[in-house]
Formats: sequence, structure tokens, C-alpha cells
Amino acid sequence: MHLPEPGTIEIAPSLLSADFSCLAEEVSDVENSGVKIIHLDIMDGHFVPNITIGPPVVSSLRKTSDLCFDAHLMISQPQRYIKDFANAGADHITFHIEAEGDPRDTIAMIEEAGCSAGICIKPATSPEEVLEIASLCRMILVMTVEPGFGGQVFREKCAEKCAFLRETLGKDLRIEVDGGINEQTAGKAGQLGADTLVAGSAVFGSRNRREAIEKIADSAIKS
Ligand SMILES: O=C(CO)[C@@H](O)[C@H](O)COP(=O)(O)O
Repeated sequence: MHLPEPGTIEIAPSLLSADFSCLAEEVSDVENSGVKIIHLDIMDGHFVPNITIGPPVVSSLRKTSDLCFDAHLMISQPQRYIKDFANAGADHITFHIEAEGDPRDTIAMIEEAGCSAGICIKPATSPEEVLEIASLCRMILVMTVEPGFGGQVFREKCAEKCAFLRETLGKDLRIEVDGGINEQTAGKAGQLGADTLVAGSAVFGSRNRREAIEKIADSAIKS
């Protein structure tokens, strides 16, 4: 499924906090709870100090789900893996501005592979660094924690970059926020202009995923 058009608030559960012994059931649980997007955290143990999943796992999950697969490549050399993740079933591929390679070439490769492209900034990176290429992307991802691990505390200062990006770039692209999003912090993220909220521990750490998702969405919508 393609990334939903801008104009709606979407919650994207982050697979990193799911139970890896039964990933297909975990994905299906959130799919049945009404989300349109699943956020796939791809880590290489080099760009970030953690290792997660590769294309074979994405490909297996693709057979079980119709969700939009939002692949967040936390890897040093994204260009080496774009085709593999696209062939595995990613719909949208986000890479880091801090990673290796010319970002324009990386975006072109993502589109050639049949996916929409996104660019991500880490907490220390200024949003101005993505302005020139923003119009080539369907979504900008603003990290509100240092990438690598779930369960960290939301950094409001980082989320303020969303307000700058929204004001400068308008409403025609999605702004995604990732890290420490829960019922308490989603309102602030929404107020600052984010419309796509990644939530890992707040969704998968909850017994009732539907309720957790609805509470996060409500708080973002009411903001
Ligand atoms: O990309 C990352 C971490 O690198 C995130 O997607 C986290 O996995 C979000 O987890 P929570 O902060 O929501 O628990």
C-alpha cells in the first residue's frame, strides 16, 4: 500500500518494540486495530549501535500484510540495500541525510525501485539541511530520540523542527516524528505539525493495541 496522502493523522507502530518471536501476528494485530502504516526499523550495527531485520524478514511479512511498509534505513550505505528492500516489499523508504552517498542519487534509486522516498534527520542535525531535497520526498522523518533503541524519552526540542519544516514546506508532504511518542507526547508532536507518528513501546508494550493507537491518535488530533 502507498503512503497515505497528506492531510490525515496516521499512527505508525514501530516493529522494533514488537515480539520478534511472532512478528506476523504482531503486525496483524496492529493492522486489525486500524493503522495504515507499519514502521520498519532497519539497523546495521554501524550507523547505529543495534542490529535488527533485513530484506528476508520484510519479504516474509509482506506475504501476511497489506499495510504500507515504511522502511526506515538506519544504515551507513543505504544505496547498497535499496533494491533489496524494495523487492522485499517496502512501499516507502527513508534514509538518513547523515548517511553516505549523494541524497539526490539515493532518492532517484528509491523511486526507480518503485517506492516513495523519505529523508530523516537525527537530533543533532538542523532541518535546514534537508530543505533543498525536501520537494523530492513524500515524507520527512524527524527523530526525537537518538536512533538505535526504543523506549527512550521524547525530546521536545527536536520536535520543534517539525514546526519549522511545516511552515517552510507547507502541507503537501508528510512530517513523521519518531521516538518517545505516547498518549502524553503525541499532542505536542501534532501541535508542532507532525502528521505521522511512529510509536513503538506505547503500542506494542500495551495489552490493548487498538486502545493505545486510538489514544495516541486522539491526542494528536485534538492538539
Ligand atoms: O527508530 C527508532 C529508534 O531508533 C524508533 O522507531 C523507536 O523504535 C521508537 O520506539 P519508541 O520510542 O516509540 O519506544
